[in-house]
Amino acid sequence: MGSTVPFAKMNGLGNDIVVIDMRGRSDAVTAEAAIALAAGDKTGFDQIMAIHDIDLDGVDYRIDILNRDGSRAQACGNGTRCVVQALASETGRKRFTFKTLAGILTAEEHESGLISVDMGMPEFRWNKIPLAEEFYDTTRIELQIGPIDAPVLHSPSVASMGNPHAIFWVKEDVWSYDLERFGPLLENHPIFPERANISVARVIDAATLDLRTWERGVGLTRACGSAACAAAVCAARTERTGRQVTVNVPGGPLEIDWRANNQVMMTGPAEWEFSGRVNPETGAWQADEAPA
Ligand SMILES: N[C@@H](CCC[C@H](N)C(=O)O)C(=O)O
Repeated sequence: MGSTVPFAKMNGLGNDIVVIDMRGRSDAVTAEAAIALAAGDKTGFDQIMAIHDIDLDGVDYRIDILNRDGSRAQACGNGTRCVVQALASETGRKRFTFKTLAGILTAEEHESGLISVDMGMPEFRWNKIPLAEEFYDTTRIELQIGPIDAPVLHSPSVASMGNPHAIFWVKEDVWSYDLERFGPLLENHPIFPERANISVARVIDAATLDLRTWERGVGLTRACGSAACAAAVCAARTERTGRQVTVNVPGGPLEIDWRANNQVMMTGPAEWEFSGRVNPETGAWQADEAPA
């Protein structure tokens, strides 16, 4: 298998995560390794979270995030909780600070086992999301899918949580929309020069949203933490809800709190499945014990 490093297969509310320990190395997990691992039946994942050393005051580690298709992502809320749980069980520490492409994040494991991640501040300016055209009101942009006079999905709110999100507000059950069909079209729509994560969201009440997400570089997922944050801030910004909401994703509930200081806190679980060793260049891997 060549040179290998430890990995743990984990999940955050069913968002499949492979945490790879790249500490002590100067190379990176390759896109080829990500694509090979993603194809495995036991290691199929939504994101790889590769933990790297960093020489930056007050920051514990750098996290390199890769999607199933080998592309890099700026943020991954569910994956960050998995990294915290892995590091907390290794070190006994409860609080960590990470650098990602989205910026510096702090995260903490609570006594209950739940983990909170400070996902940073949302960005609503069109050129920062980014969009390809000027939209000064990003609470509702001109974008629709379906017949021109009877669109199935239209007028999404858009936001960045470090990564780009479009939230389509729907009236019916979120399961009644064919996200598998519309997701790829919207993810790759020219309005999103860096592609986008596409969600359908339904307001249940002032403190509850239902959400399904088609993730950029991945496809349909059981949970997307950054999408839950984006949906929560867009809902509060448009007065659909308050600033503290439970976001029900297919894998279960996430608690989102858009604090007065503009930071978005996300709280939820993380679960370990099995561990092993992986070659970060090729994706060849071996489990420590046969995975269930
Ligand atoms: N599952 C993630 C989001 C992962 C990144 C996304 N696919 C992107 O490319 O932006 C989460 O929990 O936030």
